[in-house]
Amino acid sequence: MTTQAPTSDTELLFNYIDKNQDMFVQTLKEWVAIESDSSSSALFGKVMQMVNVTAEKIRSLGGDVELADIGSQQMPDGEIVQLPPVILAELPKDSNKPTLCIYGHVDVQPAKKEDGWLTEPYVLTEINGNLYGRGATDNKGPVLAWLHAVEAYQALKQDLPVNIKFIIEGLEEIGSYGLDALTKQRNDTFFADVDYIVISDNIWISNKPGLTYGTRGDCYFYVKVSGGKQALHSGAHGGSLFEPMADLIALLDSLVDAKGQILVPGIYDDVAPLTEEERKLYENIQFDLEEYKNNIGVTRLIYDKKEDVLMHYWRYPSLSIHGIQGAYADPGSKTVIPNKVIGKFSMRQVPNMDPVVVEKQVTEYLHEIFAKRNSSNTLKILMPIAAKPWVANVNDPQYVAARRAIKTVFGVEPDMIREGSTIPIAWNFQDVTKKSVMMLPICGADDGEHSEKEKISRSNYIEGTKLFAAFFYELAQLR
Ligand SMILES: C[C@H](N)C(=O)N[C@@H](Cc1c[nH]cn1)C(=O)O
Ligand SMILES: [Zn+2]
Ligand SMILES: [Zn+2]
Repeated sequence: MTTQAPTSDTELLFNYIDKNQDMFVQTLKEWVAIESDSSSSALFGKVMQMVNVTAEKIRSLGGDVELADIGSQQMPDGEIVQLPPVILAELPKDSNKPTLCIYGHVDVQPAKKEDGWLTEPYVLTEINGNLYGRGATDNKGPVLAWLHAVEAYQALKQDLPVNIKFIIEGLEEIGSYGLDALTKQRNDTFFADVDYIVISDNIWISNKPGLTYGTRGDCYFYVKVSGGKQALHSGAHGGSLFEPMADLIALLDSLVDAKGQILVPGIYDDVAPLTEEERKLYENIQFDLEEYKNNIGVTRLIYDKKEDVLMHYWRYPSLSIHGIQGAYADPGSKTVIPNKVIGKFSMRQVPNMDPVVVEKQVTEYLHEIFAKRNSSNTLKILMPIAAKPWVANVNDPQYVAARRAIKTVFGVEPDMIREGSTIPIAWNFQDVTKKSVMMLPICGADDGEHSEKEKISRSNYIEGTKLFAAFFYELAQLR
């Protein structure tokens, strides 16, 4: 904690943030307690509750909040559901200042204690300076850090150097349904006076702060194999049946080899070629393979060189199998033949891949594999999420402001990094609004997003709040 007497407005802000850190952690605890898991529409009520709590917090900062209706959506199971609204908010405006639009999300991935959590997933628990809980790092902590940075200016009666708008949604984890259409609809109104769009929804790749200029996209697939009318006894019926689960496993097994190579014909055709200039970029990135393996708990990776590992996270596609719905997954030995199973996998996309082409390639390939099995079952393939990869212009002025703010708070120049995961709306924001989009992460490389060890460190949460406060200042200095 800073104990020296403050000497400037910035130090006053940092002092305020340090002194109020317990209160900021308490608010994060209250937010984590809301199980705003967007993975199933049955839980949209909790997402809605979380959206309302966020809206109330923005109102308490003097924000004018609209809960924008984004209509309904047919979910992968066929059900049509009303979607939780998106927060479009604005703090009081001064036309002489630049306008920053902050995007974030308050929905989370599913979490159950029995997945292997050491703490209750929805009870924020501090252990050795780390705050464990679902949503702590992805993305409730960073959203609150933005709000607390604003709060610090207001509490000290310091003039906010920039105008601030917020777009906060509750469906990011399932592909940001409705947000692209809303962006198009509000391009000439809400977005008209926006100068910069900033997102803090990703992680550093080491203990050194990073500044992110690219993300991969994502095509998420459901592969549904259906057989008879009901599940059957495997002793009474196994032997002469085409079993849906066996078909599905064969289909999933045909997608990717043991070296991570995607086996779908044509999938690498559109991947941007690697230039010598780009290849050199990876050499200077701080990324310790041993530390990385240790963080994620594995003994060996497919690649031994740092550069290859980074490239396979950032600039090559990857395919991951996530689960099988309808398969028997509980402890114990049930001898059943499931009659309907849905395999779920996703492919991370990179420039210059196109989700429309990917969908065609994957669908045709899986139908070919299935046809060769000559099974009596039926196959249906859906692609409910299609998010494009995003790459920014690093010479954009926002990046200058962010670098300066990072230097102020952390005393170092950031690593310029890309992100292997996806923020579905990033590409759309850039494409539709033509505004500058930047990602300014505050979360640690070992934060375990989506895992049963999700956390944010107290230090990243609090220093990240300072970073955002310093970023407001630096952004205004650009003029
Ligand atoms: C990076 C961000 N915090 C995140 O976790 N995004 C999700 C979005 C997504 C993509 N497909 C389905 N959801 C992710 O990258 O998994
Ligand atoms: Zn996120
Ligand atoms: Zn996430």
